[in-house]
Amino acid sequence: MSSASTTTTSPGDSTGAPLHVALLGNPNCGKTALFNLMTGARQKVANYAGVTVERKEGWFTTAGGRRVRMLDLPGAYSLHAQSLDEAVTRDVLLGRRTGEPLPELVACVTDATHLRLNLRLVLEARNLGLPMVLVLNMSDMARKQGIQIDEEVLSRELGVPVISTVAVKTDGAQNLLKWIDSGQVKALKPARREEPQGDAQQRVLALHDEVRRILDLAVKAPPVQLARDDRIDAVVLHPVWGLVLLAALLFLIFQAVFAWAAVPMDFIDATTAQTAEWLNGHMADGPLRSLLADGVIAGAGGVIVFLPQILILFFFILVLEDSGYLPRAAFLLDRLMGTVGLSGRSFIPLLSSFACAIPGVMAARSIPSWRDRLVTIMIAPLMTCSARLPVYALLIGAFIPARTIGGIFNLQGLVLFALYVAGIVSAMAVAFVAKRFGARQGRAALLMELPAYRWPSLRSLVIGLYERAVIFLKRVGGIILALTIVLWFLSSFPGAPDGATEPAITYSLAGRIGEAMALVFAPIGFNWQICIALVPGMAAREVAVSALGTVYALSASADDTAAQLGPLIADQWSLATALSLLTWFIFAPQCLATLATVRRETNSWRYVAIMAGYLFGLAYIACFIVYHVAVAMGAG
Ligand SMILES: Nc1nc2c(ncn2[C@@H]2O[C@H](COP(=O)(O)OP(=O)(O)OP(=O)(O)O)[C@@H](O)[C@H]2O)c(=O)[nH]1
Ligand SMILES: [Mg+2]
Repeated sequence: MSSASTTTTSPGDSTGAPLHVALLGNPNCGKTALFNLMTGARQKVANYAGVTVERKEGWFTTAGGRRVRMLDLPGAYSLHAQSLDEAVTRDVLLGRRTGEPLPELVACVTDATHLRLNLRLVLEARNLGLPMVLVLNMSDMARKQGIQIDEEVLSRELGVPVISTVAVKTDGAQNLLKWIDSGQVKALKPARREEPQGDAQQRVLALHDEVRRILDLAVKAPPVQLARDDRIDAVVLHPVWGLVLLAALLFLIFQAVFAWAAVPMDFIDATTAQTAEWLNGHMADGPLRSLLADGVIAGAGGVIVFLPQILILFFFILVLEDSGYLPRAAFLLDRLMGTVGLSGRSFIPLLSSFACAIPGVMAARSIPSWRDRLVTIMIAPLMTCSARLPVYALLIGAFIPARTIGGIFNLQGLVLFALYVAGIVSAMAVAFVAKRFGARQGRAALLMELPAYRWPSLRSLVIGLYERAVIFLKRVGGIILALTIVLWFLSSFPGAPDGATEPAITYSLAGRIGEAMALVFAPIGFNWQICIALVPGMAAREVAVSALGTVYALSASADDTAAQLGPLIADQWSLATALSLLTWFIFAPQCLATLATVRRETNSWRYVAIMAGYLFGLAYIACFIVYHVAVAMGAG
């Protein structure tokens, strides 16, 4: 390769503007790994304007002094966009995203062990007419599996340079860096532009044929890998065993959420209790101490304790995602979801809703049929979002004994599992009813690429969990803390009149609001403290926990403020009330951010009203039944 001693001022020289490189590739081919390897810590992560798709940009200077700006595009199987991610990628490459300059070089990253799948995107990208190189990533795996790729032939057939990399090795991007330094970027003519012919199906078939032709010429592979994946799929995608496996997996996950989190949670609990005690010992009694101890620590501190459980849940989700299992679960559920009038396409949006309904509602864009999309949006809030986990965990911890049943099952984990299942079953029931309204459309079978199985990488797991933790802590430090402080003010002022006998909070503004609401909610067993907590819980559901913490801290007499919320409510509420509140949060109609997103996605207030109305109705009816059945059974 030639050295980088040329000093013209074309793009990418140290003297000129940085070379603008975009990484394009199928999901899971190692783009982000390559991006991280090359840019190191020099990156900026944001969202593309108006969507929740992540935009990752980084920059670096090569050994030869070339400055490079690198964009890590969302993974795409095709430039004929099916999903929101793919649409963003396509728009960037077509220069249709305002403020996003057209890349000067498209580095088309492929998984060398799955060229048959990956080359289709390469062929599509070639038609963009942008300068392009083909990056054969995972070349270590390919070698290990005995896949021989003739890079020269591949390059000749595709008409683009071919470079191999190993994104998980420290010096794995050397070939690409050297190539950039060689200055050949400049000499690279925009790749061939071939007008595709025929209708969509003919084009896909032609693409298949072209991929096969090139592979026959350039690649020799032993048929091992496919056989292994096929053997795994024989079980995982089996109509009966596959579902059994999926149910068992989910069940295990919820068990682990309780079983593994106990130690770190106790530690956080002890730390917050000590801090509150320290404050009480070192500060004079007064509004400031109350704000810190009853507002900040009892409130926001009470939410932080759920961080371990959230991380455990996401640990499993990330492992399932990284291993290639999740798309298979979608495939598996396609038929099942067909019985309630949905398709497997709804699976990914609904699955995202377990983190938060907002990305779920937005991901529903990838559903081509408007009716299916609308139903998916409508039931997305019934999937238990991670913001509800703290509420569930608090109530379960307080009311359900940590008993082992059948020798192995943790009762608390069982109840949590049941709550998640209740959400899913309600969602399916609502979808089934929704199917009765509106004409039935023909069902398009789910055609999707199943990625190869892979051992999840520790690195991406750690990064993924770190990102979740940051998101959660930002919420605690941001909206949750802010609302808790507002609630503290509402609950502290006006103060009690002289000679008052009740705790001061009963005379406060919040106390009065709570009492007024209790008229509506008493039939389902909610006291005025719960009613107060429901109001700020509309902005973020976890706030229901911090609000309860603050309300009870303020209701308590001075000497037991340090008591933990769990034992406190266990003492003051009946089991029927706790069960009713748990039921309330299965439906939990009150999330303003979700409603705002639904308004934006459907462009209609009508659907917002329908959603809020039906969720509230369901919640109230279900709670009424649960409460009264529980009371009748002696749990009142
Ligand atoms: N052995 C090996 N593993 C790799 C290589 N490159 C990436 N991986 C692993 O492959 C997995 C997927 O890599 P990512 O970088 O997340 O893939 P991506 O293309 O960014 O995926 P999306 O963002 O979903 O489109 C990770 O577990 C990586 O550690 C490689 O060259 N060799
Ligand atoms: Mg990525």
